[in-house]
Amino acid sequence: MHGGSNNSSNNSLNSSNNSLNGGGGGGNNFGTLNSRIKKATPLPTTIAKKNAQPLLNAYGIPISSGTISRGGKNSSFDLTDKIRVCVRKRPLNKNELRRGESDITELAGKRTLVINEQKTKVDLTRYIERHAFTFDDVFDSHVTNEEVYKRTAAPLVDYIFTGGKATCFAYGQTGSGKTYTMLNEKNGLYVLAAGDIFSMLNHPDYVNIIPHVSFYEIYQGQLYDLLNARKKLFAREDGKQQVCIAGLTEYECFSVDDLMKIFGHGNNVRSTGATGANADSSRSHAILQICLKDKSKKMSVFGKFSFIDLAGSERGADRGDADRQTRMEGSEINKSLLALKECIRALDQVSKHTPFRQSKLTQVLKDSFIGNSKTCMIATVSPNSGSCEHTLNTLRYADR
Ligand SMILES: Nc1ncnc2c1ncn2[C@@H]1O[C@H](COP(=O)(O)OP(=O)(O)OP(=O)(O)O)[C@@H](O)[C@H]1O
Repeated sequence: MHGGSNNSSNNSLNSSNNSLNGGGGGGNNFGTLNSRIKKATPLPTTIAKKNAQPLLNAYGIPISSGTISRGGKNSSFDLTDKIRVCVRKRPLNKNELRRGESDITELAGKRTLVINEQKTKVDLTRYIERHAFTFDDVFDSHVTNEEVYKRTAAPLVDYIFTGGKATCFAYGQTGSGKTYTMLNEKNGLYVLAAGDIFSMLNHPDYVNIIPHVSFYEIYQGQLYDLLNARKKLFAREDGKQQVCIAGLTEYECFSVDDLMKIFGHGNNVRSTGATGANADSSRSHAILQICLKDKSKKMSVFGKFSFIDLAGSERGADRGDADRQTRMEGSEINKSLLALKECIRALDQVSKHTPFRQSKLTQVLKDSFIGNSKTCMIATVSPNSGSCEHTLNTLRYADR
């Protein structure tokens, strides 16, 4: 599909300087990419706002303001909501089981998660303090990524085909399942969403829509291009207050396979930490974006989906005894997660002022918080007793 668009002057992945298969540019080796995948001309990344279209799904069918179809009968994403906050608990892992740790998390109904905190009185008698949190949805440890997708990101795929900006965040403690949920190469939300996006693009109405993929990370308030050897990037606001990331690499992408190859490359760059900085990916925020551009309108942005695997939330508390580098990382993570919470609160309260300038993370995601945007936050928690404090912090953060 969209094969006709491939003969433009963009830089092919398989040729010349900007080839990902060798040479300059990214200078990377990640196997032979499909020759159709092309590096798009670096953009001034203007964010189009020609999206005041009626809420129709990919097939021109109006999307009702109530529960919508794509998620099937289990979907409860109401597209009149700007934001949806869900919680997912992972199963106890082998180490936790070996240590004899118990599962202190308990689902109470469909939307409430209870934490049974083990406490000891001054007279050494033990007791359980129960903390209940209610969210838009709660996913138990046996729930699959496919089910999580149906109840979180799937309705947002419809939304980006109406010209909207959709964002899914995974927030939580290191090891709680953020990457497993969002950026898992087998069935992370981005793979499942891509499946739906590419099948919607088969419809003749979307013959002019070309998906462009970018993948970058934010580490210590600095942007790094994961599709171009972690080149430093700079975000700027243009005269129309639209935030552009100058020189961000984007690839045109025509199938889920294409997307997975591009992602696999970026993920490899991320985990190997080409510059030596940030050896630990849990200390950076990773942002994968699928941007639908309309070639009949000078490649203006039609819709956009951002998948964000946030840095481990407990990293924001790295202080005290930690070395200087770790403390600086901690304070930057803390700043960005607090700014994110403020922006989400503003979105939730339909506030006129969104404090997106408070951190690099919220600055580059400005269009996720204003205008025609919908956001889904998935807070991931570890169920073991040893993670109780972090789990409570995660749930308090996500609690609205
Ligand atoms: N829902 C789940 N079901 C089964 N296994 C899971 C689930 N969630 C996470 N895991 C497993 O738990 C481990 C940690 O998960 P993951 O790497 O996604 O954590 P994370 O929150 O992204 O951590 P980090 O911040 O270090 O990147 C992985 O081995 C993953 O496969």
